[in-house]
Amino acid sequence: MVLPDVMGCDFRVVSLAIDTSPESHRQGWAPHPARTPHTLRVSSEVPREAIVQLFVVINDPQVARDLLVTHGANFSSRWPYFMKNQTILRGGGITAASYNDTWRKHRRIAMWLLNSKAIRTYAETIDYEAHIFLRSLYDLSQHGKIPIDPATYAGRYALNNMLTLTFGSRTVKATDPLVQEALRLGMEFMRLTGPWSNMIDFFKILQWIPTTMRAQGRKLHNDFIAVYGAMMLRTKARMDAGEEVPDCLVKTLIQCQEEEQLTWEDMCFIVSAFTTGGVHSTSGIIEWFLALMPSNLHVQAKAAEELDRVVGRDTWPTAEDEMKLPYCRAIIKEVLRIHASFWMGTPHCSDEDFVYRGLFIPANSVMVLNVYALHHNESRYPDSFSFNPERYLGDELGAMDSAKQPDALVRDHWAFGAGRRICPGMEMAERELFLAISRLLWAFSFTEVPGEPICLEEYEGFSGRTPLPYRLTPKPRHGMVHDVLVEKTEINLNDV
Ligand code: HEM
Repeated sequence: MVLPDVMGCDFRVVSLAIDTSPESHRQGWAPHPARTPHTLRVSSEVPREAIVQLFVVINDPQVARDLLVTHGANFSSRWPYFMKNQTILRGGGITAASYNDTWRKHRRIAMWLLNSKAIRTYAETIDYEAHIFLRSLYDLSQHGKIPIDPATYAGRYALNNMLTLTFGSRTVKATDPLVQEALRLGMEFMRLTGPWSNMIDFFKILQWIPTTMRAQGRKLHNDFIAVYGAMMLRTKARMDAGEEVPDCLVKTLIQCQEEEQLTWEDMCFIVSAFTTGGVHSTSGIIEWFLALMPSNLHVQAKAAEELDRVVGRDTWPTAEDEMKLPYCRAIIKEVLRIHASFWMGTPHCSDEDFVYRGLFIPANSVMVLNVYALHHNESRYPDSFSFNPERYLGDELGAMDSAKQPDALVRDHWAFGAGRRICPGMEMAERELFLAISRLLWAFSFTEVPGEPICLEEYEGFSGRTPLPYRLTPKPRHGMVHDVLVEKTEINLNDV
């Protein structure tokens, strides 16, 4: 697709899928007019000097692996989106950094907190938060008698996990002013980096004139530093006062600040990467899971059978049960496939000119992973628009190991991206999803509220990842639910 030159902006989109039909050999890489976007081939007929900005859309698992993994040394940078990367994050927060030594350092530090061994040490925290999450739904629904909107509670579950991991503390009430402010910044970030910011990203003239959007982006940059800085200072004050602060990101950053030569701004944006990156995507997947359940009673019944058989009713699933519950694991993978948080991934960018299967990809091309096309590839996922956890039975790998497989066609899904920029929080996210979802299935059966159908097609405005607001009724499945749930009440663990 070649877009016309409008206000000094000229960019071209090529859509990349391997097509082995004889016709493709006859026609070279020319786009085929009769095909849907995910089977378009590439036009290499555009003269190089005419290209201001090339977008390469990757629609095929093998191409994704070839370019983003095998040739990851060249395809792991980020394009400097004006609003997100230049104005708000200014190359920080790991996600906005170019593929350079600063990114390597920041990602290495994040991995100290997000590697498998570290995640095992958060077992108690996630366990506790999952308990409080379910208890809230139970209490709020008056033990299954009235319908509830689960969004706030799913959000709070993911938020408290991230607050503990980041600041060594949680929030008992979502009314803590700083936490409220951090959540507001997350929403503002999504608003300013959503579809409307594309205008300012692509029409350079808008970047030079003082628009409201540009002013809001600059303000958000400063607000991030003010709010996350204040939260870091609270943790530092506790450390300075000799309090035993649990191992957490802020403690790690403060301890290694000098050795790693981190600026205060670096630290604020690494912290923001955990609290913005790690909250909305995880809670969004839980919200989609709950939205899907009332219309998939057979899935609930199968999961309940597995849980009753493997775990029993006297106790509920723990992290150790994960591999013994293949159907529950399959449900989680299927939700990640059918409602991936980022349908166009987080675009990568190429550093140098590259020739791939005869196609010339110049340096600074934006590489877009078309997760929507990958997740609706009919040969990999037959009947791809159906929610069908069975397709994952027999898949015993977690998302990280699955992504490492040499054969891209057998990877579970692409919800966490690909290559060197793949989501560093995916193991943490999977652990959170397993504990919340397996316990929700153990404790409740979910039904729709008569006259209030749950929309499974549309996404909520700004976030672009969560469902439209809905209510459902969580009915306790058996008598032991009450006994297990009331065992724990909310306690104040060093409330932030
Ligand atoms: C269901 C939950 C999650 C989903 C679906 C998700 C998805 C993604 C995706 C698609 C990317 C871009 C990957 C790429 O460029 O190829 C990404 C990057 C990132 N994610 Fe996640 N994520 C989730 C949870 C988390 C959590 C829990 C954390 C932190 C604790 C986190 C931290 C990050 C960071 C820091 C990056 C930037 C990586 C880089 O640019 O090097 N994410 N995530």
